[in-house]
Amino acid sequence: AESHLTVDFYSKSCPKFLDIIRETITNKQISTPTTAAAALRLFFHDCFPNGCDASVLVSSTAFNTAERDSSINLSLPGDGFDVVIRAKTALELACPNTVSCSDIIAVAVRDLLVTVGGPYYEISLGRRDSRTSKSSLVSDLLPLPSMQISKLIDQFSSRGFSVQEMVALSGAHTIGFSHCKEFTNRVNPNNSTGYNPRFAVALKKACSNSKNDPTISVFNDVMTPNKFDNMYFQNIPKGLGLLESDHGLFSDPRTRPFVELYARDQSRFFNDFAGAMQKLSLHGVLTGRRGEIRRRCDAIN
Ligand code: HEM
Ligand SMILES: [Ca+2]
Ligand SMILES: [Ca+2]
Repeated sequence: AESHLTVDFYSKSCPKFLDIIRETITNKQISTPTTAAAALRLFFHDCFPNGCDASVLVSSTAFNTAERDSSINLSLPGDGFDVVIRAKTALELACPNTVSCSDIIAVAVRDLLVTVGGPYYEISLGRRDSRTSKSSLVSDLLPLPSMQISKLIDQFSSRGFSVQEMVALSGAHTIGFSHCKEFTNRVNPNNSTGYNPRFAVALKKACSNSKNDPTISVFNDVMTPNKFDNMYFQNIPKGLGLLESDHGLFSDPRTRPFVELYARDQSRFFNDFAGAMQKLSLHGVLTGRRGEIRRRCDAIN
């Protein structure tokens, strides 16, 4: 299907496509700096289970519980959805019924990553949007921090991603947040979970009230939380990886060499991350007569 995608897909039908997205994401990122991480995770949760088809953007109705209401997606931040909706609104004014929500999110994420220091890569266009979104179909298809590295490797390889690509993509955790419940089971300093002891104490303190306030969250990358860089990989060997799955990449001999490689060579990380993001952005896309151009990103036509 990817062969139908082209970088100049909208050059005649919507020549301002790239400009409109860039303006939207710039304004949004300046007013709400968490947007880049929010949109990146949203894109991963769209593409990885069932293809980059904007199925994750659809709202539930009285007749259908959509993907975004599956338990793993409930923590997807509103600002990721919002930046796509804003771009769609502007694009519908400029070129009605032309641009898919799945193309908007792919380009918005690419451009947002550049604003926080990440690498640029080309995005081919012409994706179409799903006509369905079912909560029940995604729950087992996304990774959890509690999964063993073998399980994560299987999950990625069953979608065509190598171990190296999985490690490179995990470098996305160089930005953004995690809620306390995603890692507090690790924070007990009595069991040897690989945390730097002072980091464990700090996390325990930060999350001490999280039972009462489940919105409390912590930076994924304590050193440079808002900058897209290779610090995530430098942190992990020091016991500063936040999630069990982050730390696990260093414990397992299959993934550890790539953590070490990316920790010492940021340009290798950027190169491999960009390549893996391009691959992710082609995963399971709908083209030609399949799918539809949604009028609203949150509802099937
Ligand atoms: C390798 C397996 C992975 C696991 C187990 C995992 C798990 C998680 C968890 C539990 C969170 C915290 C969510 C919250 O509390 O709100 C998170 C955040 C995040 N994840 Fe992952 N993730 C994985 C891979 C990826 C990949 C491949 C990407 C993108 C390419 C990604 C992008 C992000 C981003 C950007 C955030 C921060 C979101 C924000 O700040 O709003 N993750 N991840
Ligand atoms: Ca999808
Ligand atoms: Ca960082």
